[in-house]
Amino acid sequence: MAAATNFSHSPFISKTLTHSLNHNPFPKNPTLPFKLSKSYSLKAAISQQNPATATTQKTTQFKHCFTKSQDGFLYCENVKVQEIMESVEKRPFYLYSKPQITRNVEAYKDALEGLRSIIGYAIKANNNLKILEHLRGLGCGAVLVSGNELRLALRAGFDPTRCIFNGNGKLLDDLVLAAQEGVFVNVDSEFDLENIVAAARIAGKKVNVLLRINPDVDPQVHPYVATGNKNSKFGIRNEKLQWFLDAVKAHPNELKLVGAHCHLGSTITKVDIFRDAAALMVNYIDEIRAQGFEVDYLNIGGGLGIDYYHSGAVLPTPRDLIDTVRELVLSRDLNLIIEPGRSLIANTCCLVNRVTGVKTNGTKNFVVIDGSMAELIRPSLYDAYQHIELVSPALPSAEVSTFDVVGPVCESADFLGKDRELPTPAKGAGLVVHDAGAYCMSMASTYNLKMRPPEYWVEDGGSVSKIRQGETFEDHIRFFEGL
Ligand SMILES: Cc1ncc(COP(=O)(O)O)c(C=O)c1O
Ligand SMILES: N[C@@H](CCCC[NH3+])C(=O)O
Repeated sequence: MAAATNFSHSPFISKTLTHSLNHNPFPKNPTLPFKLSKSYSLKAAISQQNPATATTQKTTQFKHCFTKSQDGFLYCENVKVQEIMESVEKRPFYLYSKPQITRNVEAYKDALEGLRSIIGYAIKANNNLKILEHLRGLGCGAVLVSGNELRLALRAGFDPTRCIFNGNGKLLDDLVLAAQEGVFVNVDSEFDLENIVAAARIAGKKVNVLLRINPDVDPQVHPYVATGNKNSKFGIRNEKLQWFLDAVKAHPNELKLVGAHCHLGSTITKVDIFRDAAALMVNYIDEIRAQGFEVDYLNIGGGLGIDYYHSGAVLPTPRDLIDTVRELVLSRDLNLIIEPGRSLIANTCCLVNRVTGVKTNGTKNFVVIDGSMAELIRPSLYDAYQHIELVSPALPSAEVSTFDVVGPVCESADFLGKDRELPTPAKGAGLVVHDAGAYCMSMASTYNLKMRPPEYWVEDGGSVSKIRQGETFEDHIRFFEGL
């Protein structure tokens, strides 16, 4: 149940916020080159697509659910953010739009019509339990990278047979849980395969596995969020594929090979990149099938970018992405698994902050806010841009200047935005960092003992509920009790 918070003075807000193998049973020579029996060309594979059936729509994707009224107030759906600020604890908080989460999922579901598919929501993007329950209710599966993400997915009610366990360092105990629950497991390396076999034996269950093949496709994104190029720590090189196929064949009681997986990277803004990868992957699937494996799943991971700049840029939509791979998937009668995180959740949320004060050092102006790199690290970590604006109109006398928007954390990397043109805000003014739904709260820390913030969402109909308690100083002290 959502915690009850009194928003009685707001006309918009309702009162109810509402296990090791001693011998090595695996085939030797893991670097044996994998040879494709058919001559293979990427161009030819791509041309199997029928451009006439690809209904690519170039539309501005993922509309913003935070809008400014003509009189300069920021709204989340139909609720004034200023009013929410006045009604909740005085600290930074995350504010989500539940209807926008629904709209984002529906966009993927519409795009996937006519295909057998699983939308595997990447829990690492945002692990709020209420949000997970909502995504599960909308029909999503889940993509997991740790045992705790798996436990949380189970707690949120996700069907384990629609969950996929990824990762280059999966632990044996977590793999045992995955095997017990019937979760798909992506094989990332020789040692990972050994562990999956061991887990299957402990659980007494055969594990459905996909091979995570590194397609060596450049996703044209920040190097820290590229996952499918040749220097990546993730996945297996195609030269080693035959070794993995032989290893699976050697373990018929433990492993069932059901598909192939690749993941290209995150913030991808060109769908051609997905088409190139899908073309490579269906050729691998052809070759795997030619060896007698009944593989049915193509898991093409790689996340769409969003309009972080709020520039109105035309970026690929879920439909653009799915249409790009549709014919390839249909031509092999495959189930398609996708693994979106950011594009499902990023644009549904703002980090709401208060201005502590404004200062200048003679060369730069600073707006100092109560939020920081502790709550939202993407600008510090990737030099990422996230749009910033005030929640209410500034005084008519407020001078417009260029500011760095910084937090109170004792690090020069503690900035939320650099060189932003803003009307000089008053002390206490509300200031939001947009598109904070993905990789913000889930990457938040308690550095400088800034405790992780509470989270709220605006529900369908406009009521506002707390969906996560903010951490407190007492929570920190509790770690030391009884020691
Ligand atoms: C294996 C895997 N799946 C899913 C995702 C989610 O990607 P995104 O948030 O870009 O949609 C990631 C993140 O890059 C990933 O590494
Ligand atoms: N944490 C990254 C995305 C990483 C995706 C995981 N492979 C971000 O904030 O954009």
